[in-house]
Amino acid sequence: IIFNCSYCFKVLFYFKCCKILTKKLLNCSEIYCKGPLLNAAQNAFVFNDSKSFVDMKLKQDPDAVLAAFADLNQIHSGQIPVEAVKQFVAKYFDQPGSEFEDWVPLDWTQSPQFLSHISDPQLRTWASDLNVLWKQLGRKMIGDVFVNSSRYSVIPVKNPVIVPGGRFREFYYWDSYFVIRGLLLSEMYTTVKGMIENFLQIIEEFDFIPNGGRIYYTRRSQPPYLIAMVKEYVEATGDKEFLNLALPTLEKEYYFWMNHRNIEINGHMLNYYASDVNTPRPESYREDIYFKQHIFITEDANSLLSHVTSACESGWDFSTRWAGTKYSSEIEVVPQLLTRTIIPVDLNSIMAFNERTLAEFYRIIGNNTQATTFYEIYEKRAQTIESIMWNQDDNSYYDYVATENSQNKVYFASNMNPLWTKCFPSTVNVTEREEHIAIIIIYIQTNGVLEYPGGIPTSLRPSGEQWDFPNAWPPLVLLIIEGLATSNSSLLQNAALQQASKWVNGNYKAYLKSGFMFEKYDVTQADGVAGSGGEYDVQVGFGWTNGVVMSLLDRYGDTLKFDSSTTPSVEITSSEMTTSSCNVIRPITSQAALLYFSFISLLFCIL
Ligand SMILES: OC[C@H]1O[C@H](O[C@H]2O[C@H](CO)[C@@H](O)[C@H](O)[C@H]2O)[C@H](O)[C@@H](O)[C@@H]1O
Repeated sequence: IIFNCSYCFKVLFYFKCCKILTKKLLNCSEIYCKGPLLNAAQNAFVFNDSKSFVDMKLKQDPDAVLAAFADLNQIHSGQIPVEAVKQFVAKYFDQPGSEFEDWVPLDWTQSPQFLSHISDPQLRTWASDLNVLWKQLGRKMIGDVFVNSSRYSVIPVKNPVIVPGGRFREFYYWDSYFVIRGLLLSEMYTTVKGMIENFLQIIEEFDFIPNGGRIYYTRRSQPPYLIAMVKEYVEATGDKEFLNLALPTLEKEYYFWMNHRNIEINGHMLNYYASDVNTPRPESYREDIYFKQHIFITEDANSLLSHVTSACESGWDFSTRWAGTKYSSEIEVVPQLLTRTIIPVDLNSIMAFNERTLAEFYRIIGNNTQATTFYEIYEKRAQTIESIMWNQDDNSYYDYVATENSQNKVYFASNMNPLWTKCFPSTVNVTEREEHIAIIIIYIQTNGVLEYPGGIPTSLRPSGEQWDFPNAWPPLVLLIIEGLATSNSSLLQNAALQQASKWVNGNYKAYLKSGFMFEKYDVTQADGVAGSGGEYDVQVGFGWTNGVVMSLLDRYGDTLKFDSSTTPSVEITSSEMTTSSCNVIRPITSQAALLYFSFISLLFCIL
């Protein structure tokens, strides 16, 4: 009886959430996504960070707030003074972050198994601190979000999530894969399952997963890592029943990319990042207005902002990568963006991984017809990547520029993504494949990208954008290290270990100095220095950074040692740590939590 009731609650809750999402899409866009109020508030510099305004909660329903704003506009004949806009925002909006309540993950444990495999005592203590950080990065929505959803920009999801941290108060799509890698090592299986269920619920509603958990992110996606998340979860838990339930929705997301982000190149079907939204991003409103006014050379001036939103869809916002072969270091990067003309090697390598993994999933649940179909699709993609993106002379994969019918022969960390997905066509025999992988190291060594003291650079161009030199990003570093480590070449395996040691030590030294885990780091510094550049200050927390370090400590825990040679003198202990957006943690017993959840479920059913 208990099982059936809880199942009914879940189903009803799910439909309730879907209804809320639809209502929300209809109601909230005039304030959070476009319109005169958004324009006035952003131009009044209510906050330095444009994202803060669109994360605020409305104190009244949108219609009432819009009517009040129309009155104000009329009083001032369309020229509302800055002070009056600020007063209006103070009167009608609550502070950002008011959609969440304190939450301690019920499946959090003090001593997950993986800690005991870390032999260095200092690194082990640090890993234990990182395990504690999940409690600070956990977010649960308050009940009012589901009742008065149009007063919030957050997308209501039924299960709590782990967020990146700092200004990133909501879930992010591709960040969640790297977060989940860490959560599984922390044995937080229920949290992971809940996060994946949220994504499945969202796909049912939107057809795809938005960039992040806000209404203003719903017109673009991010690198499609959901299938990889499910693979990690199923491998860690053996929960095949969940796989059965999830598969149709995973396929639905796959076809979103195949139907809305597809492009034909020389008779081959490939994918690219292609949001068609050509209006300012609400969370970076002022920045986009500025970019529009500073178009210098782009050939596609009328659609500049769609290249900007497409760059956000790639997760690399921003990078000279998306200016393609025409990049000029003489002028600003963003007005040069031509993202929608570029066929990214990493996206296609991930899509190949997804096709092969869907084939594996179908085999696991005993649907051999579908398994064969997806395996054939995968093979075709692997051959296409090989023929279009592999460059035999340079020993590297490259992005392909559709408008020029040629590769963009420039180093980006993404060129190495196929090492991780191993999306090599089966026509290449095993020895050739290993040679193929091994010669990539020649390319990497020629560029010197493994020699930097602080990690592997995203690019070699110091453009001032955050996805360029000298920044190294945790997700890219992990995928390269794992790509090298899982090859059969001892040369590459050694390179992987060296890079892991460098990265872990750098992150740890930064943590000792500051007490923080950063979203990105500077490769030119040996002793752990945060990265910089781009349109917002470097953020701390940080979801994917913690997940990546945990993954590396898990892989190399018996070998890695803390290298104290450049240790900073001032040490901050974890008890002194704070993060800019962390919640106060109040322990609750699991029984109390169970009662609470049952009560909330019942309330929603009644409503
Ligand atoms: O507000 C500016 C941009 O911020 C996000 O991008 C960056 O942070 C994300 C969360 O860690 C990460 O997924 C992304 O790769 C980063 O570049 C956001 O995703 C952008 O859409 C947004 O415009």
